[in-house]
Amino acid sequence: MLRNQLTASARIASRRLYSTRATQSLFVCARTAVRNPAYSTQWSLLQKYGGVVARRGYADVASTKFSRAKPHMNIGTIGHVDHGKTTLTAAITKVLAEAGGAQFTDYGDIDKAPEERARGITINSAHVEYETANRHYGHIDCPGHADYIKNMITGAAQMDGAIIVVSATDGQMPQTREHLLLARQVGIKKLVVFVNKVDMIADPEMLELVDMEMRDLLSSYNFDGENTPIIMGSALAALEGKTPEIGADKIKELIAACDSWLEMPPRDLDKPFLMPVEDVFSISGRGTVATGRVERGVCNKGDEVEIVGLGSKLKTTLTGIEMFHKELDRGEAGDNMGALLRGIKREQIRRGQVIIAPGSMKAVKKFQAQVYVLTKDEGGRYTPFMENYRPQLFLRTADITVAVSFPEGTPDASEKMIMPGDNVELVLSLVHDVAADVGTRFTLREGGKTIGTGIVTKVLETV
Ligand SMILES: Nc1nc2c(ncn2[C@@H]2O[C@H](COP(=O)(O)OP(=O)(O)OP(=O)(O)O)[C@@H](O)[C@H]2O)c(=O)[nH]1
Ligand SMILES: [Mg+2]
Repeated sequence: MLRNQLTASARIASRRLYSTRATQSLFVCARTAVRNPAYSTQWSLLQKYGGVVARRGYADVASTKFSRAKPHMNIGTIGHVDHGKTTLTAAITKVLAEAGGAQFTDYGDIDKAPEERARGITINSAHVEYETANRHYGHIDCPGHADYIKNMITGAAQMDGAIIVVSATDGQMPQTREHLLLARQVGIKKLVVFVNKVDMIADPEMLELVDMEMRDLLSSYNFDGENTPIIMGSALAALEGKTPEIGADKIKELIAACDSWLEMPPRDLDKPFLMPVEDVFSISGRGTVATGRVERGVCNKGDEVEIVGLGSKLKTTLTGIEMFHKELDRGEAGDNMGALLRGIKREQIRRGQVIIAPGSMKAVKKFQAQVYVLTKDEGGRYTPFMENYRPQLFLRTADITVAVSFPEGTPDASEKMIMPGDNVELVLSLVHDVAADVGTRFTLREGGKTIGTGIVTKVLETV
């Protein structure tokens, strides 16, 4: 029982750390919590269960109350180093604070955000929150390029949409492109562009050029380059309260563009039902019960469901739903429930499989993924690895041996080395199949330590 509870809390923490409304109120006060270690708790269990290795639990010491009245969305600033992401973040809070929708967070407070180092991936990013007329936003700004890479792949910076900041003085730069690619890989569908530092540009043609270049670039990464809003202004002017026509006014335009262009993701409850199987029991006189935490969707007593993964694909009926020893008619995302399954024998179902709405997900044997390889300081490997390296894949409750290779067409694949700290695209071939889809996150482990974390970008082989 205790183990079950621990598993449950670890999983809740790993999957929902930043993504649910319940935890929003917690992360708002990240900075306060981190500065005062008494408020910090270790999520060491996460490591054990192969979730994202996030390290901070934020006690509820928020000064601003999280409001549930408006739909919540997670966004963030991305873009090349020094293009003004942090200045823009501060400017947004300043302009919205004047409208009563935020607490002004100064540049220094954002940039000095959480910096702790220990085992596991350090989630080094600042979270601020603000409200517009229609929405409540959680906003993530990372202090450096490496932090964006890690946080986007691990899901610590889970963004539903993003503001890509590009300096008018430089135009697009390597990290502009890298962040765009990554945004695409982690499933961000829409972006808003902020062309910053226009106070330094005298020639309007220069701005036109940046506009054209950004639209092309967006299209080349499969975003809607033609219709994406591009706002040109100066974050610094807005922050310093100067020249409103390129400062505060442009920030208001940017916020309005976020409100109208970025789309709310479907709520977990609206997605097809999925419950990873954590444990299985046989209850005499009743049948087989699988327990787990519902990841998404809703199930009702009497629903048809499918058990998928580890060589099985079984159809059955949910004849009972139980929570805390009470019978229920309905289970939903976030619930820790037991599912009573008609005609399923104890040995037909096991940990690592999922119970899903029929046909909503396939079992895969091979997929392509974006992987961040942990450095030794983050608890990862000390040495590089090559093709055919065989770590354990932890995906939801499944634990499967995989073989690593490079995507087809990679030059000199057999000699290529992957160093700790690298962000790479890999092909993973699984010994057993597992239910997964584009966007599913996982970790790679070896001998009890997490060596990498990733996200599925392309399914290559299903069963
Ligand atoms: N002239 C001018 N300078 C700006 C503007 N916005 C930001 N800056 C300056 O550009 C520099 C970099 O700004 P940051 O906001 O730290 O950039 P960043 O993208 O967060 O940088 P990293 O986090 O290091 O990647 C700072 O010196 C800012 O003052 C602007 O609109 N105009
Ligand atoms: Mg910054």
